[in-house]
Amino acid sequence: MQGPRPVVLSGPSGAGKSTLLKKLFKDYENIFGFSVSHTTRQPRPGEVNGKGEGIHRPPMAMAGHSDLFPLCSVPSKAAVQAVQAQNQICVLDIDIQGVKNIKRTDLNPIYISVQPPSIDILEKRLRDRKTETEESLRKRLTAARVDLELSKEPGLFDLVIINDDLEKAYSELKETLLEEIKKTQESRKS
Ligand SMILES: Nc1ncnc2c1ncn2[C@@H]1O[C@H](COP(=O)(O)OP(=O)(O)OP(=O)(O)O)[C@@H](O)[C@H]1O
Repeated sequence: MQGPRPVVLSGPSGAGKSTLLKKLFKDYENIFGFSVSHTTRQPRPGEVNGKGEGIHRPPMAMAGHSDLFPLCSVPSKAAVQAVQAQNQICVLDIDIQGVKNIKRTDLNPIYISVQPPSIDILEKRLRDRKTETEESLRKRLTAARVDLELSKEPGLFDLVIINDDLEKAYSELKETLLEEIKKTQESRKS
């Protein structure tokens, strides 16, 4: 396997994945890459436009909203490897079904689940984000309950981050990725 280990970031809509990634990308410019598969636009510089074969998630989950990831990234293995070949840590923002699909590959990512402190807090954050209708909110909360339940499976994730205090959650994320980040930085020097 060539290049840095990919990172899987999973968790209910509104748990704070985009918020955490935004901070990470700001602190470590150019270290991370995306593998975009289902796209309605041209890839941005640095993005790899994958074919989307092999690793899929159910259509409902694809309705995920995100400002940072307007398009879901459910890449093919080849697309992930293309990011690795650029010596970037490939970030996969996928739901739990996607996690299970990735587990069947030999991509060997670091699996991280981002979770809200409670469903009530999740609801408040989604309401405050002002991106949801009552119906989409209800769907997301139902999906979140299922997601949180399935996430309890032992060994599914290397790290579960409870995103209560954002700075604390971010430190946990950073700490877990630091070794891979350092390796990537070092390998670029040589
Ligand atoms: N620790 C936190 N404390 C308070 N608010 C937070 C925290 N983390 C994130 N938020 C807010 O919660 C909302 C949801 O976060 P975010 O959009 O990052 O979630 P997400 O997991 O990326 O969701 P989606 O999968 O729908 O894109 C945002 O408005 C964000 O500013």
